[in-house]
Amino acid sequence: MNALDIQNLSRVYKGKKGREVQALSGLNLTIGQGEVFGFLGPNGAGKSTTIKTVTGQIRPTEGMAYVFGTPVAEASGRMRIGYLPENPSFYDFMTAREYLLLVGRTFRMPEDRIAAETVRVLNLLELEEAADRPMRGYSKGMVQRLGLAQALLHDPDLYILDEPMSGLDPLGRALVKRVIKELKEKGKTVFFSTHIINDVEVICDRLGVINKGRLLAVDSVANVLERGAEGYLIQISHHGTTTEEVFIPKDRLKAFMAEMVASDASIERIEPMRKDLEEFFLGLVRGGDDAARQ
Ligand SMILES: Nc1ncnc2c1ncn2[C@@H]1O[C@H](COP(=O)(O)OP(=O)(O)OP(=O)(O)O)[C@@H](O)[C@H]1O
Repeated sequence: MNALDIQNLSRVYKGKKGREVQALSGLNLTIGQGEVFGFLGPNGAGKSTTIKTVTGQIRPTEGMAYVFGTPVAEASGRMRIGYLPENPSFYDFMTAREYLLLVGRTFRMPEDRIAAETVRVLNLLELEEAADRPMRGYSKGMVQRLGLAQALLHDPDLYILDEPMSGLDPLGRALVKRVIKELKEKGKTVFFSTHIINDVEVICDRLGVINKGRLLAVDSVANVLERGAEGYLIQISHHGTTTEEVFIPKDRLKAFMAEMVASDASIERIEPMRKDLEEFFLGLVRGGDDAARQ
């Protein structure tokens, strides 16, 4: 059974002067259990609309989303999700501990479990020192980390995170990446949106690229990087004296190696030259990389 199953999801908003905005067009996507999936797209691509729809906050104009086989329209499906909204904000007169108590009760957790899980998630997100201070004194990064802490509180199996790295400094970003990696190690599923392409390369199994409400590509990160491999920059030396650098295209590598074995030259260094994820992403979004589309 898939953790998340998105079937033919579309969403139209009524914009200014009754103009319709097609924010999402026929999105189909399945996320397997235990996967970390990065959902990439430029501003206005439809990422938040997708996330709000699959967490049951807004209704799709068409299509369905299922969480572990249960429609998100049903509360029992939504209860299995840990959700971090884009730009979370809280009642700022409350302390983090009070707020987490509220969240725990919403998920009908027993009080002793709420207390224990509160300690766990505050420690994990390095917020224990601030636990009993009103949130009005929190920095932007602390609010963002508390947003993730509340998504973790009821220990769900699926995490849907809208821009989890946003507003964080490099330390905060590293911490959130570590938390996502730990969730994966525990067999949890994570679906998160981002603009930050390098975060996808480091922590995701697969990625999807969305633009103008349409899914342009879905692939494993490994495949994207492999497909982007264009060739190798190889430094060779002759008799250990003269060196030269040659560029060998990917499909010529085997033949080149055979030639090297037969010759008296030796290889000093091999450096893969590849398109990175950023180029892949930009190529798709600009419509310039038709070959990579599905
Ligand atoms: N409530 C709304 N009413 C009208 N149009 C909307 C509404 N919410 C979003 N849109 C439009 O739908 C499209 C998709 O927006 P969405 O917020 O899903 O994009 P996004 O990929 O999350 O963007 P960002 O990265 O900037 O948050 C955009 O054209 C946006 O202007």
